[in-house]
Amino acid sequence: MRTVAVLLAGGVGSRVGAGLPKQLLEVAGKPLLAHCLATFDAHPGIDEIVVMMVPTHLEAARELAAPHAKVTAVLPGAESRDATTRAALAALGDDVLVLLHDAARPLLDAATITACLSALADHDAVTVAIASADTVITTAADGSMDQTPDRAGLRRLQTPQGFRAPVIRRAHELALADPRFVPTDDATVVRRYLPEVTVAVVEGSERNLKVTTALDLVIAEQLLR
Ligand SMILES: Nc1ccn([C@@H]2O[C@H](COP(=O)(O)OP(=O)(O)OP(=O)(O)O)[C@@H](O)[C@H]2O)c(=O)n1
Ligand SMILES: C[C@](O)(CO)[C@H](O)COP(=O)(O)O
Repeated sequence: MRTVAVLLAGGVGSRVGAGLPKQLLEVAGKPLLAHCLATFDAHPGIDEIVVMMVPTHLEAARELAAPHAKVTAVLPGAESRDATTRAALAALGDDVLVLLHDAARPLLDAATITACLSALADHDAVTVAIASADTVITTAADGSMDQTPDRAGLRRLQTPQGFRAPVIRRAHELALADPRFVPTDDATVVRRYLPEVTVAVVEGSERNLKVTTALDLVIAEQLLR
């Protein structure tokens, strides 16, 4: 069975607001996407890398991918993260383990990839997650404080998230038919539509941050130097 890393780089980075998709912005001397490519290319458990790039910047992604022998395709992303995931899954076979990773997380380390692959030996699905260092609340309809869920049972999701390809493909097919739900990650799609599937949880790291705002670029730069 082949293991394919999919780098989700189909977003425009509106919250960073740089005028360039954030995955092409440089931290510590190279674009976020290039950091991710290097990490997956160097990992012995990864056979293949597929890059899903915002359609307006496919050529830039191809240039960054060129030095990496494991990259087999650079394909156009779609209008939403879940649509980009579906486009990637459509390009993969069935006898595949797929790791879906945000190209906006340039600080992923090899140990986390290894832990995900180990979990996939026993499970059909895995996500990386970390505990919250803050107390978390829910808010009421008027914006005021409502509940304070027990933090012991709360985790913040990160990527990569790994799956046997037929499992994540089936879950996304079911999600697509459900207009009530707009997923923001893939493990949640599996839990919601294939509740019989156990999603293993691998410990992540605060370092594996998602560059979402301009401040995250500053933090990533410091951490990578
Ligand atoms: N249509 C999309 C939207 C997002 N992503 C990817 O999913 C990851 C997480 O998404 P997010 O941080 O929301 O990225 P953007 O959509 O680019 O950010 P924003 O919402 O600020 O525009 C990113 O690596 C992003 O490139 C994607 O592949 N295709
Ligand atoms: C997939 C993800 O990074 C897990 O934390 C997150 O759900 C992406 O959310 P975004 O709003 O699309 O950045």
